[in-house]
This record gives sequence, C-alpha cells and structure tokens, in this order.
Amino acid sequence: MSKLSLSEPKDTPIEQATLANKARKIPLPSGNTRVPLRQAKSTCQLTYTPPRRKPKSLQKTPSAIVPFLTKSSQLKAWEHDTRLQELETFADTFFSKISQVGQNSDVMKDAINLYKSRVEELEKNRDEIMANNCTLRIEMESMKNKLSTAEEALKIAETEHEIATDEHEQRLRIETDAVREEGQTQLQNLISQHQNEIEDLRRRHERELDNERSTYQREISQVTSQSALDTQKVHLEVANRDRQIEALQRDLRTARDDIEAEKLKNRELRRNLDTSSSNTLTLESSVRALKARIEFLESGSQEQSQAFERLQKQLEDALAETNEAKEKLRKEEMLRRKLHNQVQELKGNIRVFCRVRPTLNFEPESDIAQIAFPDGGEDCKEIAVMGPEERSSLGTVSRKQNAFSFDRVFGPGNQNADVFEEISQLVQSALDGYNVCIFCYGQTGSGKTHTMSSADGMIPRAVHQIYDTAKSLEEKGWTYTMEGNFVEVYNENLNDLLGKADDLDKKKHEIRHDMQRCKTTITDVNTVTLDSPEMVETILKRAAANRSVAATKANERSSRSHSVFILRLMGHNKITGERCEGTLNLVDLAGSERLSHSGATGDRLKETQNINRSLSCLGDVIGALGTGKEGGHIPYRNSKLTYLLQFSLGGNSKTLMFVMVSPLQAHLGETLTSLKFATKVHNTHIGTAKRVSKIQN
Ligand SMILES: Nc1ncnc2c1ncn2[C@@H]1O[C@H](COP(=O)(O)OP(=O)(O)OP(=O)(O)O)[C@@H](O)[C@H]1O
Repeated sequence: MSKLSLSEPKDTPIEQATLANKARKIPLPSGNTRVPLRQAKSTCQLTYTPPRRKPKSLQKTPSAIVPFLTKSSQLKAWEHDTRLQELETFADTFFSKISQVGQNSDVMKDAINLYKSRVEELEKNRDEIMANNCTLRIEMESMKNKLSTAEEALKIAETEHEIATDEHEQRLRIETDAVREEGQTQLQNLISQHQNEIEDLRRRHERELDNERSTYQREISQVTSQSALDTQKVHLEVANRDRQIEALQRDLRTARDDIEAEKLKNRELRRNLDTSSSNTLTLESSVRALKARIEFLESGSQEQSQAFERLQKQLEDALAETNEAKEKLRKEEMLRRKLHNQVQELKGNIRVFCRVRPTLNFEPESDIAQIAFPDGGEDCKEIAVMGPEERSSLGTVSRKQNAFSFDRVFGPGNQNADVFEEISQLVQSALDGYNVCIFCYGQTGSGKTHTMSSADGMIPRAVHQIYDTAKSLEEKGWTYTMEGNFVEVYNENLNDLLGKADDLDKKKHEIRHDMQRCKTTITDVNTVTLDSPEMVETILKRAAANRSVAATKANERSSRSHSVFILRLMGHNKITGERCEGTLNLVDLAGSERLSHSGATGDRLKETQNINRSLSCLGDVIGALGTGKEGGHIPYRNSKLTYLLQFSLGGNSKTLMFVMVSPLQAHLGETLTSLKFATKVHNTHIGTAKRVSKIQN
C-alpha cells in the first residue's frame, strides 16, 4: 500500500488541483518556526486506496464527451449498464476521496494549531528582543558617554606625557653632558695610563731583547766554537780525502802506465804471433825433434821430481817457522802484558807523584817558599818543605823542615813530557784491559789543569800514546775502539762538559753501575768516538768553552768542580778471539783549600763544603781500600765522585795521585796539608788489579 503526503500528490490532474487548492489555504510555518517535513509527513499521512484502473474506453471519455447534442452529433446511444457501472465506480472513488480529504482537514487543523502556538511563541520572543534592544541602546548611550570622557582623559594624558617627555629629554641631555665629560676625563686617564704601560712594556721588551741578545751571542759563540770544531774535523777529513785522492791518482797513473805497457806487450805479442805462426811450422818440426829428445830425457825425470819434493818441503818448513814466530810473538805480547802488569803491581796499585810548579812571571821572588829536593836528579822521590816560623816560649824563632817521600817527585824544572814518561806505563795498562785512575790533587792555582788538560798535558799525551800503541798492536791482531766522556762534578751534581753549556747545572745525569760486568754508565751524556788523536783537542776545547760559559771567570768554575775525562778502550784480537776493555780516568780535582782558609760564605761556602766533603770521601775510600779487608765496606756512595769511579778505584784498578804544590810562601799552609794527605794515600796499599778480558768462543 503506497502512502500519500501533502507535498507529494500523485493523483490525477483534477485531484491534484483540488488538493493544491486545499493546501494553499493552510498557513505554512515561516522562519525558525517551520515544521520539519518529516514531522509534517508523519502528521499528514493519510490512508489512500488507489482507484481501480478504469477501462480504456472510460478513460478516454472526457475527450469523447460532446458538450452539446446536435444533429451533427453522431452519438451512439448509451449503454446503460456500463455507464451505470462506471458512475458507481466514480461515486465510490469520489466518496472515498471526500472521506480522505476530511481526514486531511483534521490533520491540517492540528497543523494550524501547532503553527498558532508557534506564532505566539515567536511574538513572545520578539517582545523579549525588543526589550533587549532597548537595554542595549541605553548601554550604548552610557558607553558613548564613557568614550567621550576617556577621550578627554586621553588628551589630558597626552599633554601631560608631552610635558614629561620634554622634562625627561632635558634631564637626559644634562646627564649625557655629564657622562660625556666624565668619559673624556676617564679617556684622558686611560690614555696616560696606557702610555705608562706602553713605556713599561717597551722597557721590559728592551730588557728581554737584551737578555735574548746575550743568550744568542752565547749561543753564537757556542755555535762558532762548534763550527770551528766541525771545520777542523772537515779540514782533517778533507786532508784525508786529499791523501786518498792523491793515492788514487797515483794508482790511476800506475794503472795507465800498466795499460800502456800492456798495449806495448799486446803489440809485441801480435808481432810475436806472426812470428810464432811462421815459427809454428818450424816448431812442429822441432816438436817432432823434441819428442824424440823427451823420450831421451824421460830417463832423467825421476831426478827432477825429487828436487821438486825437496823444494816443497822447504816451503812447508818456512811456513811452519813463520807460524811459530807469530805464535811466539803473540805469546811474547801476552808475556809482556803480564810482566808489565807485574811491574806495575810491584810499583804499587796506588802510587803518589808530587809536582811543584815553577813560579810565574808575576809572582814576586820574595814570596817563594823554601822547598828542597834532597835526592834531586833523574829519579827524585823526596821533597822537604821549610815550615812557617814558630816562636818558642823563650822567644827564639825557628822553622821546622817537613820531609815527605813519594813514588816520584817532580821539581819546577820538569816539563809535562817528563811527567808523562812516568805515567805512560799506566796508560799502557789501560790498553791491556785494566781500569786506571789518575788524579790531580792540590790547592787552586797549583798546576792541576796545566798538568792534566793543557795542550801538552796528560790527557792529549795519553790519547796520542794510545793511538800509537793501538796501531803497533794491529800487526799482532789487535784492533781498538775508543770512546770518551768528559763530565764535571759540581756541587755534588754531574754535568756533561761535552753537552750544551746551557744544560750545565740544569740537566740531570745519573750514574748506573752494571755490577756483573763492572761497567759504569752515565745517563744522557755525550759519548765521543775518538777516531783520531786530534779529536781530543776538540773535546778539551769544547769542555773549556762550556766551563767558561757557565762561570763568570774562566778559572772559577774549574777551581770549584772536579772534571773527569773517561776514556774507554775496547780491544779485540781477531787471531786469538781475545777481547779486553780498559778504562782510563783522568781526574782534575777541585781546589783543595780548607774551609777556614777560604773564608767563603753563601754559595761559595756550599761549594767549598761540597769540595771538602768529596775530597775527604775520596781519602776515606782510598783508606778503606788500604785496610784490605775482604768484603769490607767501601764508602763509594758517600760522594758523587767516588760513586762514579767505583770500578776504577779499588781491587780491579791502578790509581795514581798527583799532588800539586804551589811554590809560594803564601800557600805554605795548604802545601803542607796537601802533602800530608798525599802521604796518607801513599801509605795505602790496594789489592791486586784484575784485567778485564775474555776469550771469545
Ligand atoms: N809546570 C808548570 N809550568 C808552567 N806553568 C805552570 C805549571 N803549572 C802551572 N802553571 C801555570 O800556573 C797557573 C795555575 O795553574 P792551573 O790553572 O793549572 O792551576 P789549577 O790547580 O788547575 O787551578 P784551578 O784549581 O783553579 O783549576 C796557570 O797559569 C798555569 O799555566
């Protein structure tokens, strides 16, 4: 069953028109009060029964109906039954439609009521809005009033603000002026302050510049001396090269001559070849003749082979004799070493030599002490020094003669060459693999440095001798390498005299002992391989330069420190496989003057105390070695010097002490003290020295 709504008429045109007319009379809701369509639909839903479908003929009826009956009307007579039936159907439809419309009008009435109530509601709303409108208008009026009041207040505030701004600007201007003035005064102050600072900086900079300049000058002098050494070395090398070049040129000339001779020979040979080929024929015939002769001679060959055997035997005998002679020579060398050592031991492993230096030009004759040499001559061993004047209780003035005897005494007339002659045998011992220590002891200015390190002193002489001997030993199979260190013990600190002068008293060096190999090394020191005797001059100059840089006065530093020249000699005999290692220590001790006499204070006092301590430690070590107790304690560790020389003092070494004496009366006290100390050392006997050697497998 389909449903019919007001807005959806689906009837015939007549019915649609009727319904539309009816609907037009119903007031429609307007605006917000409109009834939703769905609601309307639900309220206006009517039950509709569709009309039964008319027969086709009936449907066309309205167009077939003739409004008037005329003659021309060709009307057929009605069929009553059909017509009636149709009318009845129509009436039914009509009535049903009327009832339906009635029902619709009820729905409409309900809708109208609804709309009415809605209209009332809207009117009420409108009244409320009107009332609201009124209130808003009043509020707007009051707001307008407030706005005008606010505008006035704003104007007043603006004028006030302008006034305040003006005042503020004025105040600001005044303050700015004040600040500017203050700034200018501060600026002036800063400028003057900066100028002062710049002045200070300039002064400081100049000072630093001066310091740097002096440092550079020092460095330059060092570099200059270094470069002089290098130049010397280079010169030597150049001379060597020149010699080599000359030798090569000689060789070349000889080779050229040889070539020329060869060429001549060649030409001659060619000529000979020509001759030979012509001779060949002759020879061939000769060969034949010779063959016949050989056959004849073979009978005498036995005799010849016997002569050959005789010659071979003679040659073998000669070779055996040579080997025997060589072996004898080696044995003799070993024997010489042994005997030499025995001689040295007989002389004592610790020996003391005394040397009195001559007076110098500037020293007055009146200030010369009375020193005598009772057994003066070639082999002088005694010295007698007239002591200072002593007044007895009776008032008589007397002088005591102090006599001393040593292994050898050298007077003022002796030269370094004489002194070296005596010690050269000890140097030989170092080459033979012994540890040798030569000390120079005495007060400042007594001639220690002159004896030890001057151009013809013990150090250069020893090195020259070592070179000469090493060379002569080459034919006996020995080759030697030599290494040198030059260190200084100053204030119980070790310094490397072959290093940089700037490192003196700054760089730390440590002494390391290899107890198994009885070897001493010093950390961080320069070791120079002495490959020529001239190198020693370089080393001595360098050490002297370093010392003079470190001290204000050149002599000052050398007087207050012990210098130790260490020369290690490593020998290897390629025939016997024997190896030996000896050390020669040449020690120039610091001035031995006593503390009470030196009148030292401050740094000097410290230096003097250190010197005295190390010298007395040296005495203690020698004394302890002299007691000769096996395994007895030797206080090597009590000073740097004795610790450094641990393996060169004592049983396995040979020691020579030079006591240096000044000839001046003013030094008499110190002279006697030195001689007494030397006598103590002289009375000490140190055990037998052992040679450091081993045979290679
Ligand atoms: N045998 C000598 N023949 C000539 N002059 C000598 C001799 N011994 C020393 N002199 C001179 O005496 C001066 C002092 O000697 P030297 O500098 O060797 O003394 P020193 O004991 O080493 O002093 P210091 O402890 O200050 O180093 C030097 O001018 C040196 O040349």
